Amino acid sequence: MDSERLIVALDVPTFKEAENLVDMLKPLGVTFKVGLELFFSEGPRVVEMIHSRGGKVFLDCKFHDIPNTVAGAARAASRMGVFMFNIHVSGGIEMMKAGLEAAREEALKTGTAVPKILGVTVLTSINQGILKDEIGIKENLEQKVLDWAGLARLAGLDGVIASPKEIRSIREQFGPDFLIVTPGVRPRFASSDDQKRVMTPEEAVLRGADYIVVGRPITRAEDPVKAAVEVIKEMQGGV
Ligand SMILES: O=C(O)c1cc(=O)[nH]c(=O)n1[C@@H]1O[C@H](COP(=O)(O)O)[C@@H](O)[C@H]1O
Repeated sequence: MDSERLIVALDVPTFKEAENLVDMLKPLGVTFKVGLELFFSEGPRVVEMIHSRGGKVFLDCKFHDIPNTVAGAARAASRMGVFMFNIHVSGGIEMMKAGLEAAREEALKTGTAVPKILGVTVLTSINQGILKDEIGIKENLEQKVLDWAGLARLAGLDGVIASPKEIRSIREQFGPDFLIVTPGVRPRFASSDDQKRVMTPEEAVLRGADYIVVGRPITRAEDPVKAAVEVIKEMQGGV
């Protein structure tokens, strides 16, 4: 089990905190996720800081807008040389394709590697009740995730973000080459916080996740290195 398959979510508000975490965790070989909080607080220089230390970045800004705007954002993400970024599947095929094509063109132009593009399905903080009563989607949650994974595939994306609960059915339906990135993962020592569809790292890996995303159980631990090592050990139990 490769430790780069652990993506640590750097959900902190300052460059300094992010830098400290990267300095501590980079020697373990993990991948880093820069999400809305950190990117809106500190901008692209955080991505540059991680790259300058040889780290890989999943830029998690969950694009969801008209195709032209998403294409522009995807071009910028590609220019930054990120390893991976994501787009909401619920924005539709035209939007996903616009992002994908723009990212590819920009990578060709700038000579950077084409980023992996993942479709966000149903967020892991959402359960069947919220999906139905608040968002108004009456379908079974797992079926909705599968339908949206199908749309992401049709648009040509590399894979999807989905909770551990849906990994098995996505893998069965879309085969071994479709990437599955799984947040909502909680090691045995941690609480589930606001995540609703959770599993342990071992279970997620056993079910076929390519990458797991873990934030607070590592970044808010008294000893983040010890916590990350523990998560990697739990992942290895699932190989
Ligand atoms: O796209 C994501 O990364 C994502 C999708 C999703 O459905 N659920 C989800 O939790 N995430 C992200 O994964 C991370 C999980 O963080 P923790 O709950 O602290 O482990 C956060 O940065 C979320 O923004």
